[in-house]
Amino acid sequence: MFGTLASGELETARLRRDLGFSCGGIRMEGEQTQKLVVGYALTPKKKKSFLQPKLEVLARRKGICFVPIDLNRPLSEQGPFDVVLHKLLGKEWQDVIEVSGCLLDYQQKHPEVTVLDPPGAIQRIHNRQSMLEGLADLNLSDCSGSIFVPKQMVVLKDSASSADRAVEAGLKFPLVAKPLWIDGTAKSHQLFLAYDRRSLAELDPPLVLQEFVNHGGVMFKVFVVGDTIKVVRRFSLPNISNCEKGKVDGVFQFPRVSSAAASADNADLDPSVAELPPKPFLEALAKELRILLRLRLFNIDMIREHGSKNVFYVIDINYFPGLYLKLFCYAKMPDYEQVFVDFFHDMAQAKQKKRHCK
Ligand SMILES: Nc1ncnc2c1ncn2[C@@H]1O[C@H](COP(=O)(O)OP(=O)(O)OP(=O)(O)O)[C@@H](O)[C@H]1O
Ligand SMILES: O=P(O)(O)O[C@H]1[C@H](OP(=O)(O)O)[C@@H](OP(=O)(O)O)[C@@H](O)[C@@H](O)[C@@H]1OP(=O)(O)O
Ligand SMILES: [Mg+2]
Ligand SMILES: [Mg+2]
Repeated sequence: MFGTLASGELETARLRRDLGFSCGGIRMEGEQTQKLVVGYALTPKKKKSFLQPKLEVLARRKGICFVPIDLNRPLSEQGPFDVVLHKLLGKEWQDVIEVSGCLLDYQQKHPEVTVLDPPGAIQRIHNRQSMLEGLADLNLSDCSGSIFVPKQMVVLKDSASSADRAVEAGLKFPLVAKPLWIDGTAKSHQLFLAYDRRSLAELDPPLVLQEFVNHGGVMFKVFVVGDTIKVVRRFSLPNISNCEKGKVDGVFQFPRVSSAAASADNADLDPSVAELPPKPFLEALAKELRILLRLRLFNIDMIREHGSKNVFYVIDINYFPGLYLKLFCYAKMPDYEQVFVDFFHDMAQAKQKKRHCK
């Protein structure tokens, strides 16, 4: 199918490949004609962890290439792209929204380009209140499990008076205090456990106060990439006994217990705690969530209510989450490179089909 390259050409092609000219004209053996151009706007950290050599090599073989988007130039002058993949934070993210012009206009003018994902949909999960709205109403009635969100309320100011409101709202201590806004900073992932009313005054609003749900110290991270889902176990906080609730007061900062370095997949755990959520249940949940959230790249953190068979709580949703931990050469989402390549490949095929049908 591919013409043979003379040794000089092969050398050049190798060089071009090594130098990153993955969208160049010469094809390496096993590579396909270019089918999909993914323009990306990612934070440097995200670029490093996501665009791993393995991903680029697998993608190139399928004719998928990744091209950086220059944030200082109008999108319409760049490309053409088939996909715009973005995860930016803080000021850069604001610019995308404000010059929303930029992304929204672009999409209107170029409906053939897939934006992963719509900025408005991402914004919804940057706020820990709107993030979980509508989840408890999902239609999962025929499934082998049920889904809830912990009871929670927002504190915008004056955390001292929030104690009365928390009690009025029927929230039971201890409460997890989480920064309301997720903006990619370490601070927005700084959580506290408040054992009593008085301790709430020590917290900095805006935040959400969420009931702590006992779950046996194990949580499930469910990764969703289009139609594919992968689930892994992570360690979490241990149960809080009634005795502890009665004895302890004050506010404590959470350790980052659920960080990837503490994967619980190979640990010797109580099976009733560690058993993964049923697959059909996760599939139905992911399907409903894709529609509700209007997102294709996200993960959910789920916990199983301690002592229950399959009563789950969703406690967190992350947009285009960390997939690979460079420091430990460890894939947080197993096989993420292949999953993403398949995801983009399916997209390319769907586009091609559409073109042929016109
Ligand atoms: N309501 C809750 N009940 C019990 N444990 C909780 C609750 N909320 C959070 N946790 C624990 O705290 C951890 C961090 O909480 P959460 O996932 O909401 O924070 P985050 O900063 O958004 O985390 P991530 O790094 O996944 O984005 C959870 O993984 C879980 O171990
Ligand atoms: O940086 P890490 O690899 O830890 O990934 C974290 C990711 O940061 P990144 O998108 O910059 O990678 C975070 O995104 P923001 O909420 O801050 O936008 C969030 O998704 C965390 O859940 C991820 O940690 P994990 O839950 O997987 O441990
Ligand atoms: Mg989380
Ligand atoms: Mg989160």
